[in-house]
Amino acid sequence: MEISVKDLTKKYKDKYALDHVSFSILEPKIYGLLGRNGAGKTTFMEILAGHILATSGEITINNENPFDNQHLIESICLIKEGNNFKRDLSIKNVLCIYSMFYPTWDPDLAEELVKIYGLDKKAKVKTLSKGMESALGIIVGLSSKAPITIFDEPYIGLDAAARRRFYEILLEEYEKEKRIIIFSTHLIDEVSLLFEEILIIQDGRLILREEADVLRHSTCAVTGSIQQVEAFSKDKKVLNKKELAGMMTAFVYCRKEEAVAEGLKAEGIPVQELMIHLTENKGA
Ligand SMILES: Nc1ncnc2c1ncn2[C@@H]1O[C@H](COP(=O)(O)OP(=O)(O)OP(=O)(O)O)[C@@H](O)[C@H]1O
Repeated sequence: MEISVKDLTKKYKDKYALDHVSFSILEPKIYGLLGRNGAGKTTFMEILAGHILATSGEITINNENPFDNQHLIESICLIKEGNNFKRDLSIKNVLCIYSMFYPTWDPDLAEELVKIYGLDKKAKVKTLSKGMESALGIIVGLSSKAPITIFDEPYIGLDAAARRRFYEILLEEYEKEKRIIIFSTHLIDEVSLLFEEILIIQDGRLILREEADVLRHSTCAVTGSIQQVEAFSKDKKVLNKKELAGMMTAFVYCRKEEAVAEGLKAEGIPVQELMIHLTENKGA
């Protein structure tokens, strides 16, 4: 599936939730969609899933607009932070409804996950704890096997062990059959090893898109005197610079050894830290 985002804009009154965003996704990979509160992540995911319309610009999936497009939305599964399911339905009925909706549904996986998460299929959604409801969302998202599966903070209330199980199963299933997985979370350190590409949104704009391996292995935080760091980074791609007490730290595309050879301090940049630095002084 190919996702093409062209000049995508969503405005609520005078506020841009998305501000002329353009990029494309051509490969099945696990994408981390990151950003501060209110950056525009959910808005993007809802337009992609065909739930809401853009103000201008467009998202197309294989050249079609997902909004109100029954045949296309069978290929997209969006699991949100909560309220994914009708409260009066039993788990059994939820699974039955989604199994009919998604042609790619994997009933065996759904059964296995219900057991792993210890859910009672007779229980109604309204009787589930927050964690159990999140587990049900995860079960639906994974079992849908939708070619575009989107998780928007899918695990509110889920404990650390249950989250870790989710990441393991997500990777196992992804290795068996690759698909586009877009994952938005604030628990970045916990999940960042899953990501193959990182997209960071700030104030409705895409401010970074990069392969996770490139960020892990080909960028570092270089610290030294302002002059030294300016000289070192002059001909290099710089993600961000900040000054403190006569010193400068720059996030630079380079190998650690290069910076160390110039007498600078160089450290890898965890994705969470990168996101915070790129978006600091803005947003909440
Ligand atoms: N229905 C709406 N009406 C008015 N403003 C909205 C609406 N939905 C979103 N917004 C605004 O659009 C901006 C982007 O919101 P969005 O929910 O997409 O951010 P987010 O990145 O998902 O944030 P979070 O990480 O807090 O979930 C915010 O300023 C938000 O207040």
